[in-house]
Amino acid sequence: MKGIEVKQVVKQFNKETILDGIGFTLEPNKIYGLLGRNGAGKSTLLNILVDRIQADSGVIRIDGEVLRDNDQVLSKMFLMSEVNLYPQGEKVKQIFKWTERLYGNFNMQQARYLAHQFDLDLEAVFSKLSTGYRTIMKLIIALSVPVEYVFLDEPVLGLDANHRDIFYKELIASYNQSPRTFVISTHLIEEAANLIEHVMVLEEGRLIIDDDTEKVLANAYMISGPEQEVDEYSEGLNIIGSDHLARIKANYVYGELHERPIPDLINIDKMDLQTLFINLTKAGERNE
Ligand SMILES: Nc1ncnc2c1ncn2[C@@H]1O[C@H](COP(=O)(O)OP(=O)(O)OP(=O)(O)O)[C@@H](O)[C@H]1O
Repeated sequence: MKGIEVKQVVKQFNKETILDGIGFTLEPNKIYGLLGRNGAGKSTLLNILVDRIQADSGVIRIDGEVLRDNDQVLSKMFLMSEVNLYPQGEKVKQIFKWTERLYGNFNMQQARYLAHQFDLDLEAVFSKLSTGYRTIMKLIIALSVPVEYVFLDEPVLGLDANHRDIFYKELIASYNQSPRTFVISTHLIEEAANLIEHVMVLEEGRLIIDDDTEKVLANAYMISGPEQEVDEYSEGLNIIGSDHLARIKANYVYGELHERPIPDLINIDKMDLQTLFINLTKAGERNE
């Protein structure tokens, strides 16, 4: 089977359970969004997927083969993350060459093109780059390595709005040119929402959403109007949060609506991914 299969992955740090029996599959050539509050375990999960951190239990298979200590499957994957693995004193162009030697292949033409798009100086020394440009260099490498599975952990960290825009466009262009699987962990949900075909939300050690974005959003509603009418109509629905604005109330609902007609004073709008995420993951805070 092509793709990544994750079964019952458990990870604890200092007796605290970070991943509590996580299971999901990643299909070939799809763009996934991995969402979760700070400390939810996104980086831990991505590091487990590339065997940089070992899970306490569970099984991960890449194209049908077990991941653990398997160099052959590891060469199909790349994790771009915060960690600076690159030789600090080297120039950008030397780091590109170093990556080419490491992977046996590298799309140097693509890397040079992207460096030009982002205005990254190939002669610059890595350690002297600004925070944003360090991220840019790592992104360029992630988009130019010849792998089937690319994991991007907070790929736009430190990037200004223009550079983020370039990144989103170039990611799509690169994906269209050479389809592969991407998993993007990000807090900038609104910006990334259009890229993400499939959304995974990590909360308290579990995946509370793992579905196609379109399907998820098709069930996400904001019901607004006078408080009493809104509450009456919302009864029996899966309310995940609410807001008040003067005498108007909005209930956020994730799930199916009633089949009966919508009362005159009630407005029903679709919720965007960020609003859905905020309301779904606020619940944990209330229970603390
Ligand atoms: N090496 C480690 N030793 C101990 N605890 C760790 C270690 N790595 C991560 N943790 C803890 O595991 C939890 C999850 O961390 P992780 O970095 O995976 O979260 P995240 O979802 O990526 O967060 P953020 O969005 O803030 O980057 C945190 O509570 C963190 O403190």
